[in-house]
Amino acid sequence: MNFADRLMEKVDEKRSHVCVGLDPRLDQIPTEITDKAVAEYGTTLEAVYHSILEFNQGIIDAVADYAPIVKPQMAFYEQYGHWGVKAFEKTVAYAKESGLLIINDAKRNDIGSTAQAYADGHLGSPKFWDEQKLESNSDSLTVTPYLGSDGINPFVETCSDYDKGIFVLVKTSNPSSHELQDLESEGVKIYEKIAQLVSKWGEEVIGKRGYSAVGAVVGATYPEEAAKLREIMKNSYFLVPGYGAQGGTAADVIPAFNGDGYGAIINSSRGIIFAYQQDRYSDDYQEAAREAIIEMREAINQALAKAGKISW
Ligand SMILES: O=c1ccn([C@@H]2O[C@H](COP(=O)(O)O)[C@@H](O)[C@H]2O)c(=O)[nH]1
Repeated sequence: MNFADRLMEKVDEKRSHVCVGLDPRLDQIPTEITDKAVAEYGTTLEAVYHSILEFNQGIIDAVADYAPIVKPQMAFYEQYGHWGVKAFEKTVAYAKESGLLIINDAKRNDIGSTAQAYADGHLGSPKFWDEQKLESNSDSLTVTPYLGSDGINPFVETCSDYDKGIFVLVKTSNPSSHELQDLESEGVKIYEKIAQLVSKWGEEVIGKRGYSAVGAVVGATYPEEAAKLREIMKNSYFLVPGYGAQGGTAADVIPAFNGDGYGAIINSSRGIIFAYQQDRYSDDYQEAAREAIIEMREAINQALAKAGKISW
């Protein structure tokens, strides 16, 4: 089944447009977890691995009933070398077993032939001499459009072959995103030009419900731009980071949705996984994550209903 159809099925099942970002900052993981790992493995990378995995599994258990999808940010894993990559792989496998879809936020791309290797490794199946198959558990990947079509085509083909998805960086949530993305050429902003390309790249991988396996990253911190982009990329699912910790609100993310009440998946990482550090939530990290995701889910669903964009 096409990635967008799979995502929408999960969105309907959980009645939720929330994506939980799994960005495990070691110094914010509860000390009961890290102390236990250090007692057993010392101050080693193996202790880092066990800390991250136990924390992530606890978060996944807490949010699985309320989230269709999770987004581990590769940087927080890769920084610890092979122990970090192992923590990433085990986290992804656990999320999958828990019935969640996965966005691998690794922001990859390169020239076409190298992009193919990224696509094989992160979404498809890399070829090697063993009969055994190595298939990625990630359902989707974030990619940069900077190299143009020959960098994107291998990903789109892999999405088609393996029913996977990509989210192309279009208008990112960070304060300096305007430095390049808002530049104008022939009266069109760069992010608008990328959006036109995203729409074109996705034409051949549109699912039964009208959405493409080629999606776009559009920050919650830029609602006016999101409204313009929604018009350009009518068939693309938006991954919307920037909710909560970066200042984005439920009202800010509504322009990212289509009139049908679908088309956007809203990410919060720190706001959910480290909610236990905020006074208004429980001191227990799992209970706090559950409280935060329920609150976010309700805020978005209510804002959608208020805007007449009714998903259910
Ligand atoms: O434009 C972008 C693209 C990606 N991100 C990533 O999303 C999360 C946001 O984390 P919060 O804690 O909810 O702020 C993080 O992994 C970023 O690398 C983004 O923020 N903006």
